[in-house]
Amino acid sequence: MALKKVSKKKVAQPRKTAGTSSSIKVALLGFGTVGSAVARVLSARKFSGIELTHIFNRNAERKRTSPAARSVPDSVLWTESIEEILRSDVDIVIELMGGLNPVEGWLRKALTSGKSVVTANKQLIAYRGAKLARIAAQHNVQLVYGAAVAGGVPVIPGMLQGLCGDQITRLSGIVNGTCNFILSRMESGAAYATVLADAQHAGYAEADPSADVDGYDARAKLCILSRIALHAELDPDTVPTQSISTVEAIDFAYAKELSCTIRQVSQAELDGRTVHARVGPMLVPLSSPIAWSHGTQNMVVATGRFGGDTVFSGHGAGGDPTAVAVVSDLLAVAQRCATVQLPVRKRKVTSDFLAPHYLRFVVDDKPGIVSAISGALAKVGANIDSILQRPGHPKHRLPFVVTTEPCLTSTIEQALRSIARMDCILEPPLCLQMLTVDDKADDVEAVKEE
Ligand SMILES: NC(=O)C1=CN([C@@H]2O[C@H](COP(=O)(O)OP(=O)(O)OC[C@H]3O[C@@H](n4cnc5c(N)ncnc54)[C@H](OP(=O)(O)O)[C@@H]3O)[C@@H](O)[C@H]2O)C=CC1
Ligand SMILES: N[C@@H](CC=O)C(=O)O
Repeated sequence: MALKKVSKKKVAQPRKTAGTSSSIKVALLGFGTVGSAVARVLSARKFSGIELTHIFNRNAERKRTSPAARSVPDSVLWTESIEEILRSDVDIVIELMGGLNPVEGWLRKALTSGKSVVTANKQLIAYRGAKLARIAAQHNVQLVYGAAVAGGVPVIPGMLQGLCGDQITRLSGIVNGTCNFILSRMESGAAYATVLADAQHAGYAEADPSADVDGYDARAKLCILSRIALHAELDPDTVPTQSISTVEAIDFAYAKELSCTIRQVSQAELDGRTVHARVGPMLVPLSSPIAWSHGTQNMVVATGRFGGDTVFSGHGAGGDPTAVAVVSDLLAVAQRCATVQLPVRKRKVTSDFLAPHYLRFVVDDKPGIVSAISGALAKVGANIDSILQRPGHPKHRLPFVVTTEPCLTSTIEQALRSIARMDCILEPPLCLQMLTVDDKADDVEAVKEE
């Protein structure tokens, strides 16, 4: 495919250095799962007018001689010196190392020296994206990060361009492939630790996998989506996260009895000047499309005032799908495609959601426990919807479940603080929000109005 020369009107340009060939020169920072997949895609697709000239990685010789480097042209310069990249006549830097430091400083220098940047780094874009975008604009270059949310699913370009005419009020879905891989395998009976190890081996997990399982990766992605879809700038540290690591096999059994499964769900909803936002494992009805995402699939539902629900779905992690998003961004920058810019406002986060809740207790069974727990819930005004107790568990360590009718998370947490202090409670209760499907949404709306 040849890259056409297009008009340079008002669009940030990759800066060309006098005396270089007409090709757009590209440097890859980071030759790991995604970096090596990008090199592979570039080699397979052979886009004319794009030339991979540099690869930067610590201990570059180890990377250069690895099997993953087979697709890298001999002409590429492998380096451990970031200065060599920054001083070079490279037009576009693709950053695939991850983390805030030292990457932020290096990318600032790249942008100020006139190089456009493509990155898949969600932490960087969630925390520093607004500042880096300003630097890019000041230097008439581009900062593009389509792979930073949902890997290979074009949710960022879809929101930036395809849905910018709507007024998006709500985002919900699955934006972490590792958690979806783990939870959907646990649903089929696999053990948490085994599947986490598989996800790491397959290159889906972050360098520190607690970023995945504890929700920080999804939180960063949710903040990026909030910025571009809700036009709300959130401080990622204020968005509450709940780990999936406390979900156990028994929870999938109880979820099934409730015609649900469990998925890590990220949600953000505009409410005047605040945004309700959170990331955590939720009970999801089997009838919801979110329950149908298996393995590394991601699914984002954007609800618009005019267009209603739009669903984005596909592979959210893994080298090849992510590389597709990175290479698509690279082509967009190389062809000088402009993106729509709309004003973004800082918004405060509230963690409260009105939803039914699933509460799993592990107790040393004795008479009066159910009445004590229901009393604590009644005291805060939470109404019980069902009580489930599966047979076959020892009385001295009995897991049982209470589900509630829709109520605020803060209300449930208040009750759980007093329940956790009861002598019979053997471990901290597990509290999961339950996603409501459309027919139940009316009930939630009714409670909201009360
Ligand atoms: N994997 C995935 O499915 C997806 C990843 N992403 C994002 O893409 C980025 C890359 O992820 P991924 O490829 O999985 O990560 P990897 O850990 O596989 O690759 C990162 C590469 O960068 C190198 N590197 C890291 N820090 C430095 C540094 N300070 N100096 C020099 N080299 C460095 C690493 O070297 P070394 O081998 O020595 O550690 C490694 O080769 C991250 O931001 C990630 O969040 C986004 C979407 C999906
Ligand atoms: N670790 C991330 C990789 C992609 O962003 C995930 O599992 O989603």
